[in-house]
Amino acid sequence: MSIFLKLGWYFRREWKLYSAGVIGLIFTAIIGIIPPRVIGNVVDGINQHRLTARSLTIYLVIIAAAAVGQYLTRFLWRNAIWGGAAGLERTLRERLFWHFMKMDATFYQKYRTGDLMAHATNDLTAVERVAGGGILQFADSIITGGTTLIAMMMLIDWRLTLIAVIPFPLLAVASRYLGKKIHVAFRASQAAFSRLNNKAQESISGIKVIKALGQEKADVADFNDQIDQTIKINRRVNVLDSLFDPAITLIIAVSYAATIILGGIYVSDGVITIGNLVSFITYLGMMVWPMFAVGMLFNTMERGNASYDRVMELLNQQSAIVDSKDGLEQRPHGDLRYAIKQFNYPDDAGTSLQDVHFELKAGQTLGIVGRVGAGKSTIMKLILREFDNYDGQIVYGGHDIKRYALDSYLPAIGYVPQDSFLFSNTIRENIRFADPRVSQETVEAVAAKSDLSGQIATMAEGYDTQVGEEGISLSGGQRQRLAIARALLINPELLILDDALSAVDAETEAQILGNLKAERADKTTIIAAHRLSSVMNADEIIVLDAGRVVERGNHQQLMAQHGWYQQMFDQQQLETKVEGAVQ
Ligand SMILES: Nc1ncnc2c1ncn2[C@@H]1O[C@H](COP(=O)(O)OP(=O)(O)OP(=O)(O)O)[C@@H](O)[C@H]1O
Repeated sequence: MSIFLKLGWYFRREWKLYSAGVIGLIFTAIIGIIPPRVIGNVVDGINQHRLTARSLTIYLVIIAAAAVGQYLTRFLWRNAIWGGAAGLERTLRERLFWHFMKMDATFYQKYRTGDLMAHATNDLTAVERVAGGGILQFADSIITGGTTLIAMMMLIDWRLTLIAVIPFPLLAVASRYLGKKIHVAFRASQAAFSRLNNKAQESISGIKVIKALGQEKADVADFNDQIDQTIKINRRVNVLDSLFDPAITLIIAVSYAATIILGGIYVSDGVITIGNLVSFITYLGMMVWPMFAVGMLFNTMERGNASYDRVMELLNQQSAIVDSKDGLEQRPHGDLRYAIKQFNYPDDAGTSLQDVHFELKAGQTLGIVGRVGAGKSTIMKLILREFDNYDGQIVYGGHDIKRYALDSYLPAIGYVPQDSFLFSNTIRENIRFADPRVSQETVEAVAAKSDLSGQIATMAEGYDTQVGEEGISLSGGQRQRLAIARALLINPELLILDDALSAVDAETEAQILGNLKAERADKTTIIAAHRLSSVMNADEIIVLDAGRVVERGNHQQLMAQHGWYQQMFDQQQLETKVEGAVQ
């Protein structure tokens, strides 16, 4: 029953809908009492040779009217209860999706995509069943079952009713015992489904890597293993499910036997008529469905309960990034002062950034270089407010970045990672993703700045070319340029290129950087790169090693320091010359 309490907030909110549903069910049950009673009267009429054509017509009209009445009341409750269930599913889905949107990077590190998808599909469906089928089973077992029992007692004989219901408490015992077991088993089964979903999602996303490394067989074996485990766990739920129905059939069979024995004695003793016994047996038949409903109710409730707890566990996860209610609702603009004493990733003992300081005037460009894993992207992640748990301060436009409302702060930043995600849509819609209302001219202007126009012109469908999962595959360099165009569309105060030019050739890179310099005179840019030519024109360049700044200055100053930067620059220049000579 606890799931009904847990969903109390929803039933209270939708009380009108559910009241209409319950009223519909009550009337359906009351009308349902009429036909068996009428049939009993007909049997008695035949038995006692007093059935006339007129009375038979009246009986038939009553039965037909009852059928029409039940049609209407059934429509009423079905519409109300299924509508309520769909509303709950919608409410929870919206809440969950919005929650996903608000969650921070740590959450996405902890929960895998397949797992989150399983929560958003299977678990929500199980909860929705409580508000639909569950409510119906609950109301049906009580209303239809209760009304029929009352009819049996009042209209036929209370002693016969008592004998018929003696085996019923066994059902409650069985339901309680099996219900608990189903709760545990179903939770395990949903967790197994999450793992399977995750495995499928990872394998499909990583199919190129799997094939390139010839791991198809190993991956299929791994997948089969997961299927076997999931089926094994699901079989336990099925076994528990299967124990319910035969138990109900057994209980009903005992009831029938007791009724026929005692009912037969009562008829021969003249306590009740044969018509009464026929009505009673028809009523007993009407108890079969409410009894099954009780069994199904426990099942639905335990499944819904297990799934609701899983969904709530997700919804109760708090994002470490707090969007202050009275946050500054203004676009940051001006100088950027970055002063981080220390930063560690959550659940990671190692220090990722240590004493990283820099100051950028509006319109300046910072270059960040260093070995793989030196901490370049980590610097950007803190500016992007993916993590707030650092020792230090980042001030942008005179305010600590934590003071800004996220909705005002983040849209001022254009972030382009090395590998951007493209949506299954046209090139045009991917470029104007941040603002689908902008004109074709604006889209073309940013495509020109990111040196993508020429490439689009060669495509048969131009800006209408579909990309992403349902369209063509763009090359790494084209993807990067599209992502830069997408970021430029919002004319960001701060543009962050995180190794975002790694897949374009040096000439295109120079062209794009030249465009950016010309177009973004008063806007700030941060470029992290492995190719030092990307940053050589920056106002300041910092060289990172193991999360610390080990060299800093502009290109000339760094070359004069004869450190890592100078060695790396000379090496890369030599490589470029050799490549040029080979070509
Ligand atoms: N989410 C994370 N959780 C824990 N550690 C992380 C996380 N992301 C990065 N790290 C670690 O932080 C360090 C710096 O990583 P970062 O991605 O900032 O390096 P990078 O200089 O950008 O590397 P690359 O040149 O390969 O892009 C690495 O040791 C990395 O393993």
